[in-house]
Amino acid sequence: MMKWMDISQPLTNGMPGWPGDTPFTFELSCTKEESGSVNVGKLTLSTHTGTHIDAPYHFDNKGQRVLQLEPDRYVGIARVIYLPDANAIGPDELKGVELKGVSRLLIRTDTWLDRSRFPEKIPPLKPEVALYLAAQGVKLIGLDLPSVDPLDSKTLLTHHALHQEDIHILEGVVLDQVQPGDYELIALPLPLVDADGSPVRAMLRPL
Ligand SMILES: Nc1ccccc1C(=O)C[C@H](N)C(=O)O
Ligand SMILES: [Zn+2]
Ligand SMILES: [Zn+2]
Repeated sequence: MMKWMDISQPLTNGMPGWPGDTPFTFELSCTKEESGSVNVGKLTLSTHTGTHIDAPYHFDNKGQRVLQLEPDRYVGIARVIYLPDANAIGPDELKGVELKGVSRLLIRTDTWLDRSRFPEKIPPLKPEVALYLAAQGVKLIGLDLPSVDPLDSKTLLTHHALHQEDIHILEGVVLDQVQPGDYELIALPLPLVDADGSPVRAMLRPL
């Protein structure tokens, strides 16, 4: 049996987050010495910390919240493809890639390799890619980047275009060690009732 590979960013104090958003912290609110029995941790974090999914509510007030998302979308067969040289990823950049029947697609760009810092520039997905991916049957798109849109985007055109085509978003996966190919994916959100996004533990196992 092949081993599961962790493609999640480790969650640790000082890790980079979206500029201006709540930084990740873990500390003990109560130590074993204080309680006489146990250490108890306390987390502060943004819903977009590290490897995470966006619920449609993130960019659409009428959109689904995290607990309303179907778990099946985040578990199952996924294809990893490698696109290292694109300035932006659209249908043209995907022309040479076989995507027929792919419902979960992970794109390794290798453009965010120093994960101790938030990137200054990323290759965004072009909004036109949404229709193209939907035509191939894609239901989940994942990237090794903190956003599918340009980092300074206010309109989030690609987030909206993907939502329009019923394609959900997984951001910040770590694919540097992952060869292109087909895998089993697990990237389940936490059961957050009202949230707009959730960190996930994303894992891949070669088929
Ligand atoms: N955390 C934020 C705080 C403020 C403004 C944007 C973000 C984002 O996370 C946007 C990004 N496009 C995202 O979907 O993850
Ligand atoms: Zn996000
Ligand atoms: Zn996003």
